[in-house]
This record gives sequence, structure tokens and C-alpha cells, in this order.
Amino acid sequence: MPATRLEVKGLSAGYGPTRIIDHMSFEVLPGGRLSVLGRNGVGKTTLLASLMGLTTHHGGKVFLGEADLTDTKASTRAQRGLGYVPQTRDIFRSLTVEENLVAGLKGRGREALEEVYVMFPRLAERRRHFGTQLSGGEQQMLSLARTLLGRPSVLLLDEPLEGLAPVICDQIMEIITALASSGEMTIVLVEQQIERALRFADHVMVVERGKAVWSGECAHLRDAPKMVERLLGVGVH
Ligand SMILES: Nc1ncnc2c1ncn2[C@@H]1O[C@H](COP(=O)(O)OP(=O)(O)OP(=O)(O)O)[C@@H](O)[C@H]1O
Repeated sequence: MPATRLEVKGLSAGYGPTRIIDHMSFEVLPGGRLSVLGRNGVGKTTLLASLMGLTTHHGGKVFLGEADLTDTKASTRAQRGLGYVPQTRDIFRSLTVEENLVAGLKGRGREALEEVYVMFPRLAERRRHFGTQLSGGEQQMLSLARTLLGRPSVLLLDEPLEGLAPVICDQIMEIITALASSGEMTIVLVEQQIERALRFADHVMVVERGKAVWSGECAHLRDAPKMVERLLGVGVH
């Protein structure tokens, strides 16, 4: 699937009657890279889950290209090209790496596994290992690889670097950057590592209490450490 535009118009969503995402609007162009930043608990995970149709919808619209996905369920959104890698690294821990990947094939032939083994040589080496035997980085790679097997046109990544050693973060960012550079995927990245997130993306959106309080080009924030400190409460070098 070629990269697709993601458009969000006035989205409000949450858990039952509790509204967490409050009237958010943004657009990511085909092949674009958006980083979503914000302090803890401001609603970044809820935003991605809402794009995937996993929360209670309170209002607004979500478009993938021209298709209005607002009233569709998560499985339909996945079929239409939305790929979601949750913060919880959804893998089956009692299955092997290969069995996990086969579960992600969704009708594609087994030869598709080779595509991800080329991208993630570490998973190829560990193909007979169980989920429980994998390191955090390997679990993250497996979760990402399984989603990629569905050939998403828009990829939603929730804190893929959380808890990983810097060298593994480098590897994951290299893979994500290569995916973005291929032009085949539009990527929305939620990340706490601000410098890496700003280096990766072209645009950035800062969230506070479920609202987008700042959005613009990454270069703008990279050159404005005082503004980063004001928005996010931390320094950037
Ligand atoms: N399943 C849930 N049911 C009810 N409230 C929830 C649920 N998940 C999250 N929340 C609440 O929604 C708010 C936003 O949480 P969310 O996880 O989206 O923030 P976040 O910005 O991703 O935080 P972090 O950076 O710590 O991951 C928080 O107040 C949280 O307590």
C-alpha cells in the first residue's frame, strides 16, 4: 500500500464518559513524519488508541486518504491500512518469534516473513525463541515487525524506545527512519525522547491535557530550546 494522508478533524475521545482527547485536529501528508510530544498523562497514548478506534468516540472525524474511518472498528481500520504498535508491545509471549509473525501474516504467504527477517536480522536469529525469552528491544522489534507484515500505509508508534538501551534505540530509530524514507508509509511517532523524536520527524505536535497546544516544523522547536522547556518542562540540546 502506498503512503496515505491521515487527517483528524475535531476529534474528541476517551474512556466511557471521560473525555481525554479534546477537539484535536491535524493532518499528516502521505509519507510525512509527525512526532507527538507531551508530558506524562496528557493523552498521547489515548490519541493513538482513538485513531485506531479503541476508545470511546465523543466527536470529530478520522480520515485515511479520502476514506472516513470514524465509524469503523479497529479491525476495519487495520484492513484499510492503519498499523498500530502499542506501548505495551503486543506480542504473544507463549509463542515463538516465528509463530508471532505468522499470526501477523493475515492472508499473506509465508515468504513475506523473509521481508521482515531482512529488516530485523535479530528476529531471524531468534525465530525459534519464545516471546518470554526476548529482551525488551527484541520484543519491540517483534511487535513492529508483526504490524509491518500487514503493510500499513499509516503507522502509529507509541513510545517504541521506552526502557531500551541507547544502542537498541539507535537500531529501532534507524529502522523507523528507513521505513519513512522509503516513502511507503506515513508515520506518527509518540515519543518521550525529545531529541530523537525531533530528529526523526518533519512536523511535531505538542499535547497538553488532550489538546494540541503547539504544532509546526521540527526545525522550529530544535532551534528554540526555551520554548521546548516551556512546553515540555525539559531541556533539549
Ligand atoms: N483505560 C483507561 N481508562 C480510564 N482512563 C485512562 C485509561 N488509560 C488512560 N487513562 C487516563 O487518560 C489520561 C491520558 O493517559 P495517556 O496514557 O493517554 O497519556 P500519555 O500522554 O500517553 O502518558 P504517558 O506519556 O505516561 O504514556 C490519564 O489521565 C490516564 O489516567
